[in-house]
Amino acid sequence: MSSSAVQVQESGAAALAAAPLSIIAHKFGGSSVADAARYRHVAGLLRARDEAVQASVVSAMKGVTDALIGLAHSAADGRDWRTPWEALRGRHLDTAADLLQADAAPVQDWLRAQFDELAELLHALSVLGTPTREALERVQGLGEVYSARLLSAHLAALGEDVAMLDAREVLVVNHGDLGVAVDWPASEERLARWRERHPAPRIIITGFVARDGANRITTLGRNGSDYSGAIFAALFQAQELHIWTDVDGVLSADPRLVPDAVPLAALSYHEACELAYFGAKVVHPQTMTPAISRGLPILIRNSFRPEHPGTRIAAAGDEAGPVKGLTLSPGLALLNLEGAGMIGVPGTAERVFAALRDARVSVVMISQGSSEHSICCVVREAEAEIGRRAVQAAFARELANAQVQNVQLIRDISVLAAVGDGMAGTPGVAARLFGSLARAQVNIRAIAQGASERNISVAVASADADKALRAAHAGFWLSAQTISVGLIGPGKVGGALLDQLHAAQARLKREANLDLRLRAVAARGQMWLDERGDTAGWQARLQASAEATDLDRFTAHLQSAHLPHTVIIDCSASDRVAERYAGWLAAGIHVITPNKQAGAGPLERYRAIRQAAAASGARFRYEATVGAGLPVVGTLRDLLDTGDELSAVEGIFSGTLAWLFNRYDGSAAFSALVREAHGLGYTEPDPRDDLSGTDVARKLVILAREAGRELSLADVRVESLVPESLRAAAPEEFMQRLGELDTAFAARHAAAAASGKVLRYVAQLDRDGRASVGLVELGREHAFAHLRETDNIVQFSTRRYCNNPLVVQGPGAGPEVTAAGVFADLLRVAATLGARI
Ligand SMILES: NC(=O)C1=CN([C@@H]2O[C@H](COP(=O)(O)OP(=O)(O)OC[C@H]3O[C@@H](n4cnc5c(N)ncnc54)[C@H](O)[C@@H]3O)[C@@H](O)[C@H]2O)C=CC1
Ligand SMILES: N[C@@H](CC=O)C(=O)O
Repeated sequence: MSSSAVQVQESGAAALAAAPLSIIAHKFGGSSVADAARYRHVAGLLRARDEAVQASVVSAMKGVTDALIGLAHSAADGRDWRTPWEALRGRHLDTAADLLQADAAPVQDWLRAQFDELAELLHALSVLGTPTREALERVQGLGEVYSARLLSAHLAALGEDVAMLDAREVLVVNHGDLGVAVDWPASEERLARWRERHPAPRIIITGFVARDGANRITTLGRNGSDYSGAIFAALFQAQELHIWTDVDGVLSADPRLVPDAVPLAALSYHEACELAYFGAKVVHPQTMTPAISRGLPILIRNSFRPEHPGTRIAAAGDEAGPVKGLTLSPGLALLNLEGAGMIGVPGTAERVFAALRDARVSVVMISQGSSEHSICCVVREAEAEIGRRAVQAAFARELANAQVQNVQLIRDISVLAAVGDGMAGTPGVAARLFGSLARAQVNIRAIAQGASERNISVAVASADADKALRAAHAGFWLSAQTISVGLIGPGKVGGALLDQLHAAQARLKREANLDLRLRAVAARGQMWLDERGDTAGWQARLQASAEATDLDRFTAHLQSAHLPHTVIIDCSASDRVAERYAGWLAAGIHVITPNKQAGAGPLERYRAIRQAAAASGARFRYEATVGAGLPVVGTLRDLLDTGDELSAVEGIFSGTLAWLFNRYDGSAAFSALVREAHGLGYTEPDPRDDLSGTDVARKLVILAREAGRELSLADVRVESLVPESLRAAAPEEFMQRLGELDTAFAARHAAAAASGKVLRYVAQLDRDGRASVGLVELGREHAFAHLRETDNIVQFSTRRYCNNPLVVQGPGAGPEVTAAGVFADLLRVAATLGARI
């Protein structure tokens, strides 16, 4: 039902007499009339609408215009035109037969006559040897004539009162420097006369074609059918123009580059023009001029989903977001003129652009800083060399006497444009665009924004263009912030993390605008690389993978999809993996880990990691390295960041050792408890890392370094609980010979119990910087004696917390809690990248 019909229903019978006549114009492109089935579909769509006057402009069948242009060139070049002519004729005759069935004969006869005329023209061209402009104009618009005849004949066969309007009889245009201009008075007069003879309510009109002032057949140029749609909408004084295509309206970005691009409900004419100019396949700006001058709304609709409202383009858009859409124009180059001699000299810009104009080089974007030391513009790559030579010639004298240093040409440039009326007067839009690009490691080569503030354009290297578009699209919350995630070490912690990710993925996308894509998992032996990013069934998919782990390929895959952000989560305990952190961070990849090898490893490497992160802006997060899911590193960071100073740290830093000494009462073997802790996932992959005190010492080093102290493992006095005889054994052998620990532990426990004490493994960094970890006997009243299960306790003594330390306490080991700590780090990183967390 038409919009005016809806109005009639809403305002009741009394308004019926006053309801305006509903006149709606439609335009169908080539894909909407590709074959008989599509013509039937279009006819059904038109018949379902009850408009009083329905003026429908049609394009040629898909591919026909190009085929006709090809025929003209083949004929003029002396090549075979008969074979493709026959194919084109056959296609139209077959479509007529299929579409019109028993009613096909008259239309087929008409088509045969049309194609005979065309053959005569082509023959003449083959004799002349050049496709004159007039002949080309005549030939290339024939597809619309055939198409309009097919559709109108089909509607007539269905019993509709329909007339076909050949625009060559009505529309008069003139070609000028700024394109095709309509002779409105002449066209209006011709249409009025035509309507007297053809008062039918449905009119099928040929797009693209017209007559010029000298009464010659002509066309409206590329995108001419859309322009015809707007012209005839104006000539028929339609209330709306519906342009039917194969998408749900104008999208916020090219869906081939941004699969999450969203259809836009409304655009202003200005927004549509800006988006169209910068490459969005919307409507050509020229198309809109008749609509803009008459305030005529244009609706972009999907002929495959007519129930979808599409995008409404009118004088005013809607209030949604400051940025409506983003476009990307590839195939450009930057032309940069630089020199001290230009400063304060009037007319330099005029000379640059005059030179480009004379060389017929079109300028896409202009930028000049207020220093006037350089002026740059973006031109099409194909015209770039001509442009450079033209500017060089124009400034030959200044180049010779070094007043101008250089005319630089930078190739492989794309322009990303953010468009929206709401940008005007809204602070922070540019900051958000630039911030999104910076976080995605995209360098901006040049920037332009006009005083209308409706468009911010940035020139970037084409290699970064897709990534830049996606980052900016997500940055303006037009789509979810997408992060390419890779996980190394899907063991107990890594496995628990993947399960947690799986459970949260949909919620995070919905509520936090965050799309976490698990695109790679690497175990020790094999890895699995994926495009979809779905966590479901990760275990089976990893097991089924025949690909041997190769961290170079793993990294390249994570970065290859032009997703703006990459995070690697290392859940191994591997030193060799930690070796790679600095390289990853330098490449802008964020690193999150519960692995203590980097934080407590060689100082040089630690410094390199921190420097790489500082230089690239990529995040390095390792909260779970100390206290698993407890906020230990973060608490210390907050103290330091707010100006506090660390004096000392003391505590129980091992969940495994806490659990062992909380449980051990001499009644069962100590080795049995160690096996149980291993099974519960509390221990390190090799439990000797816990029993030797190394794990605790590593945590102490991590905290000391966080506080700015250059501590190394070698500086920590460590009491190992692993007897000398078991230190060199292979891990499996160690587990088999665990019973050898039992006697010594039974004796130590008995001695402590005899003096009313308990055993606890305590870490200490004292006020003088001395670091030690070891087993101590504590009175039963001591705070460390009352911990439960795997509880860690960390006491920070600081300048502010000097008499009574700040205490963090709670479970400090186990896959679930540790994975949650890693996950929280991931979300913190995502928040800095623009997720709404
Ligand atoms: N389990 C816990 O409660 C806590 C563990 N952590 C840390 O979490 C990390 C993982 O611990 P778990 O999951 O318990 O150990 P795990 O032994 O269950 O898992 C480690 C995984 O890493 C894999 N791996 C080892 N080297 C690798 C390499 N070069 N490339 C790819 N994969 C490799 C192993 O095959 C295994 O799947 C360790 O660094 C540990 O110190 C930190 C806090 C608490
Ligand atoms: N094995 C470690 C795990 C956490 O770092 C511990 O027991 O604390």
